[in-house]
Amino acid sequence: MITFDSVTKSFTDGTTAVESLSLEISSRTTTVIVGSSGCGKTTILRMINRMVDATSGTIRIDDEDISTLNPVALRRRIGYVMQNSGLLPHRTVLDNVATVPLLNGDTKKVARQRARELLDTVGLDQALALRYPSQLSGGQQQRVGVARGLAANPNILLMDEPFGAVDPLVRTELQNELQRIQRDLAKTIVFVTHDIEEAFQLGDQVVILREGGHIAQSGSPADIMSAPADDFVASFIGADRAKRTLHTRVLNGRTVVLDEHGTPAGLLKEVPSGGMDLR
Ligand SMILES: Nc1ncnc2c1ncn2[C@@H]1O[C@H](COP(=O)(O)OP(=O)(O)OP(=O)(O)O)[C@@H](O)[C@H]1O
Repeated sequence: MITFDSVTKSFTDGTTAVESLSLEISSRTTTVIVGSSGCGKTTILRMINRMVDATSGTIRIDDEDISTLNPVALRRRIGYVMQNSGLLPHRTVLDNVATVPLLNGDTKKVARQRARELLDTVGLDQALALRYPSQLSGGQQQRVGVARGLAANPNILLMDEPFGAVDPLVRTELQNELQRIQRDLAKTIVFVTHDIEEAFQLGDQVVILREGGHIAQSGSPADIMSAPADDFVASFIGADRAKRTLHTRVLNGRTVVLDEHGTPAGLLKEVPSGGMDLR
């Protein structure tokens, strides 16, 4: 569990990016932080691995106050995937991924073996292992970025708009792939996006932010869609439109949610509380 307790981040120029944020992020689930540009998403993410230090308040990982930990050691045990993949241009795909286990003390041979396994995990052909990042498509580069994020076998994976720069089809593929990986690995994923549809597709928990890192609403996609907290949330999620256009149909015993074009938007599945959850 990652816990933010009244966390504020003010930069030296006086900008308060995040003000008094309290938030619990459950382990082994995907939490998506979503909001408009500049509302503090990246700052929140970067405070978790201390790329940015909080000005006040406490962040805990499994009850450990992270301000007491060595930032470099902390960063090594938390995976980080960013929008432009962050790959080293002069290293092969394999070495980009192997760098992480090497830094953590594995031998070159073991690190490369681990890197090859990770290429399989993210669905990349081994034939690409010896290429350089510029010789890959944007979608392939992002897969390498995810492989690198997973390379230290971290419990926590931070993802900052990782699929923001690829075309919609590839983006859908990458989202599906991430869901498959998450079903297998069950990491604590904190995912930042400005795209509410991506948030609803990927998040077990979705946190909708206003300016200044203030939480407008947090909950499961089904909770938020069925009961937007206020007009801000309703307009952010396009709830009025969704209410008009989303409908359900039972197919092969499963309740499928269809959008206005009749395209499946998700599955309703029963959750232990007795409610329904949109997947
Ligand atoms: N190093 C910095 N110095 C001063 N202000 C900063 C710094 N980094 C971020 N900010 C400001 O803090 C606020 C939040 O920025 P942040 O990058 O967290 O937002 P974001 O929601 O991730 O935005 P985007 O979706 O555009 O990436 C913005 O007003 C931004 O200008």
